[in-house]
Amino acid sequence: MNYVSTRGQAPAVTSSQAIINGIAPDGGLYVPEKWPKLKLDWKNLSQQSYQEIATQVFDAFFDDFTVQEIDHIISKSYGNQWDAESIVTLHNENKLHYIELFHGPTLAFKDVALQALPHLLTTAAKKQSLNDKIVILTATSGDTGTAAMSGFANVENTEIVVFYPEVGVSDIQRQQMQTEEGHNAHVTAITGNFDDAQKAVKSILSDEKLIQELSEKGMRFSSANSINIGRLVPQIVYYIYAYAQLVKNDVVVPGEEINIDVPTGNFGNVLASYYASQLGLPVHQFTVASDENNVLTDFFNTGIYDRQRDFKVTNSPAMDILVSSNLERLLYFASGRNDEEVRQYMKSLAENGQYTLTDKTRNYLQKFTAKFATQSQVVDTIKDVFENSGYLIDPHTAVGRFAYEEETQQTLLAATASAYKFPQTVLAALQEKNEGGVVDLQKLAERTNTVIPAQVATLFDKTIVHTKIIEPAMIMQSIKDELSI
Ligand SMILES: N[C@@H](CCOP(=O)(O)O)C(=O)O
Repeated sequence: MNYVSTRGQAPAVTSSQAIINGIAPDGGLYVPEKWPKLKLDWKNLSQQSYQEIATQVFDAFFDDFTVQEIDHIISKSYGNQWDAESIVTLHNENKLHYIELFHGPTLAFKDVALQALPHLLTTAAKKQSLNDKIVILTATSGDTGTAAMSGFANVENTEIVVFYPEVGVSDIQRQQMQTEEGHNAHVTAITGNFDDAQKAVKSILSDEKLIQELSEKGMRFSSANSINIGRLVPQIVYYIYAYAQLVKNDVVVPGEEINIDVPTGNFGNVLASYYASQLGLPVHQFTVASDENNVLTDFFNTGIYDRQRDFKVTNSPAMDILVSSNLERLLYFASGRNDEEVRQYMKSLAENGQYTLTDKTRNYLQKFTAKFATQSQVVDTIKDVFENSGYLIDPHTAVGRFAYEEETQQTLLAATASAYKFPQTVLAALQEKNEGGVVDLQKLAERTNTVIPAQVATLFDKTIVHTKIIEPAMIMQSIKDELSI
């Protein structure tokens, strides 16, 4: 099975080439040429481990990898670096089922894919007989950068380059990034926002001149963001695993439709659930939950994508995004794989800051509903959920929880990060003062009678090693400086 570009002006490639490239040379995103066949026998899947289900999904999408290669990648990615043997866990509240995706090394859902991506990438490079050093460019609003560095730190023949907004990320996210010790890690704050970082990274990934200069030095670019298909596929697994667990627990009968509710910024996580539905996961409705950067809410409600609005720095910083990259992949399928139509939308977005869907394409999106939460609604939701049930959620999960409306269907809600990644907001929600640093972690543990996760317990004892701050316009130069080209 090959991968093609959403913009239709790049050659089709194998999965290993798509993973290495990160983005297609025409600026589009790689999508599977056809949906792989995967037999979803739910009774059978309900008896399988996370790793067994992951193996089948990886086999289906990465079909130029051997069975042995996939087995090796799965065992390296989903081992004892997770604090739950099942990798993800479910927390139930009536018809709502939180998929807890924060048991990995950096306490956010990004770990699920970013513990796998380095192994996928290094295996793909071997398959393609590539000796070049791979430079992983990453734009982050807080979680991807930390998870990418955790995955790629000290991985042979790679450099990991991360740009994050100086203002907005949480104390914990900043500390995680600034204290990264990997000898191949390059971490830089920018005086702009996530969109500035992602725009620069995407254009650099297809900058022919720079690619040539890099190649002369024996290097090539790839990406750790969800624009990389190697980031997206591992995220499909947990939706299938979670549904299989609902079958196991007699919450649904095999084939019964469920709703999926995902707090999202770059649209990768919700898109992974749509991909799972294309494999046979029975979905009645997808809820796209946003924060005050509610461009996606307006888009699904009107058919108009309009990024021309103020960028807000909110208490759910990982979702502070106005240009949601992965929407392009959904548009490709919604338009009936019409790359010409996708090109027009993306051109209009770049030139005019907006585009309007055709009626036919909009009609395809009927299963998608969208809602947003303001910062005070986020805080109130954290408080209400904790007071009513003793369950502690992070601000991003709270956005999804706020968007949830009970219906006849059971709902899976992506619980995307641990509350311990955002102690200031969570403490404020619980009407506690915050002071910053380790004190807030201790306060949160005491107030909620929970335990500080080992992943962050000693974070503030670490030495800060990355302090560089630049303007967004200097991103290209900064990459050249970091890589000495
Ligand atoms: N929420 C992200 C933004 C980047 O999204 P990605 O899924 O494309 O990596 C972050 O925390 O960095």
